[in-house]
Amino acid sequence: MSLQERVKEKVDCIYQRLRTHVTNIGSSTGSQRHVFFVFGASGDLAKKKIYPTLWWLYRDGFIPENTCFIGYARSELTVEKIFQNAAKYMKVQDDEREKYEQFIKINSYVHGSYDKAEDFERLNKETNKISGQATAHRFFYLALPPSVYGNVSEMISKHCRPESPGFLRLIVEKPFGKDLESSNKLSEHLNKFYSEEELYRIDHYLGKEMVQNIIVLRFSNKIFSRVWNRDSIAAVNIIFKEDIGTQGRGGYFDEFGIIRDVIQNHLMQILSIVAMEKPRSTTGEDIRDEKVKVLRCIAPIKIEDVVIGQYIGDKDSTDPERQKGYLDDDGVPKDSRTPTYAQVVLFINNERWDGVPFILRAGKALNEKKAEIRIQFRDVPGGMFDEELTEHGVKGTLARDELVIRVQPNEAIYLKVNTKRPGEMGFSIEGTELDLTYNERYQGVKLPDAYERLILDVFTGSKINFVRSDELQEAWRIVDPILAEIDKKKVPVIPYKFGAVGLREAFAGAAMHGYIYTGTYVWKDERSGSIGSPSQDRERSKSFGKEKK
Ligand SMILES: NC(=O)C1=CN([C@@H]2O[C@H](COP(=O)(O)OP(=O)(O)OC[C@H]3O[C@@H](n4cnc5c(N)ncnc54)[C@H](OP(=O)(O)O)[C@@H]3O)[C@@H](O)[C@H]2O)C=CC1
Ligand SMILES: O=C1O[C@H](COP(=O)(O)O)[C@@H](O)[C@H](O)[C@H]1O
Repeated sequence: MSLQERVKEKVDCIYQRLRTHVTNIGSSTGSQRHVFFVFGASGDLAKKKIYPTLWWLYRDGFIPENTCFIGYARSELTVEKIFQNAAKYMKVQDDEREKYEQFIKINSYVHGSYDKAEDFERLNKETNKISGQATAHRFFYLALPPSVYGNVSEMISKHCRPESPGFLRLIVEKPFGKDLESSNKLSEHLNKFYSEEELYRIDHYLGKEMVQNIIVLRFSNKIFSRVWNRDSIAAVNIIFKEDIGTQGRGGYFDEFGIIRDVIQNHLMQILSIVAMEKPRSTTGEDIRDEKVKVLRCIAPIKIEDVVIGQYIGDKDSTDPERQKGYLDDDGVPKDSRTPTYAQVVLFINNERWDGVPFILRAGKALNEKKAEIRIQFRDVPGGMFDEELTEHGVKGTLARDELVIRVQPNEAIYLKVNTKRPGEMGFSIEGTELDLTYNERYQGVKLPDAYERLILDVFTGSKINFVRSDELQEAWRIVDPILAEIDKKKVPVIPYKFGAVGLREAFAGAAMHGYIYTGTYVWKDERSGSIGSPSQDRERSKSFGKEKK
């Protein structure tokens, strides 16, 4: 049996067990029913992610028996309209049509306000009627703008709780607040109406295959445990890039900006898993305890460690979308300074990481869609190969090893190493990769979408991949001061063209902190000094080291 077949067989077997487990939830208590609510059913997230995910879980047999779905929003919609809007994201195959129709039939829609008691009382009555059971377990997904979380969560708790023994789970989308203060307020508010056990704060990056893989990679391989620290690692770079702009979501985005939208949550979550100590076990509480501990060791970001930018349209592009800058998006004020690109550098003040820069970089409207973690190792001491042709054909600059975990697209783990240039006499050195690209190695193995894993976790009651309130508080504490500085216009907003690789100033900042860029991109414009080649970066990082001392 080939490796692929073996992996597939194991995965299928695990899925079968999970399927049996999920579909039987509640069956020991007779015909226990479940109701899954989508609040904000008319919205973007609901159409692109939540409804498609519910369909895929249903199609694959991961929805408990006797479940029904109820959409809720203010718009006067119908189930038919919701499914029309979401059609292009559903990916229904011809032979799945019948099942898809069955799925649509167990959906309903109720419209009403987000703050009136009578609307929620009506929703409760409708729910009892639709599910036929006042004790049905209820799952509420808030696919809503954060501005309405407060009212909606209160109304649900007051008017839509199931009767005992039914339980309730409330799934809250990020951003959880706008800053430390509003996040704490939201937490206090939620704590008034819900127990921590009932709350599921979703960060969909925690549902991604390669993010989940970090824990296994780090703690099940002896080869990494010895080097995973300041003695061997020079810098850690966590990168998020999108090749689309705000695409009409500017109204929402402008209130938040890229630090709140991506860095405070997705990238900070990744950082905490990359940097945490080994948890006692794989249970949710042990893992989250370690994540919080490491976040507590991070000081708030300093103004000198931040670079922000905002995209402008590329007038030379033939694509009308790329011709539009951020300020052209509907709902964005013409004088907005909201960053669509940011780089922040963090330091973890503990024995393992002292002095190692964690460079978090995120941007919209760039040249590609990509999320990856780059663990860059220190230079090899001794200079034994100084006379050999090494990095990029330059004598005496041995490329650093780098472990890259590509979260998306095309999941991969590869280790950049130096090898003897094949076939050559002597010791000429060539950079290469030890490459585990998933779609080559594990052909035919399906990697579920992040939302599939997370909604499945909600059904099974697993909280490993959800954010605890203390994690949230720590993440806000770290970014809060810099957000205030940005709001006070203390940080310059650097324009970049739609489709750019990134901001040159950000790359220079990373180099100053010791990260050596080993890619091949050469900056064309001369806006801010020259970086872009490994040898130049090496010089910068060396001089930075001297300045620091
Ligand atoms: N869209 C995405 O790709 C992602 C979104 N998220 C998060 O998910 C949540 C929902 O996002 P998204 O679906 O894009 O949001 P939308 O702007 O599409 O809002 C969802 C629904 O909420 C209602 N709504 C919108 N604005 C207001 C308002 N000012 N006051 C009251 N109700 C309003 C509307 O429904 P109606 O008018 O019918 O009541 C709308 O259909 C957000 O917290 C977002 O951060 C997270 C990851 C990705
Ligand atoms: O949470 C968010 O994530 C998306 C990107 O998600 P991905 O899974 O496609 O990487 C981002 O577009 C959005 O602005 C942000 O709110």
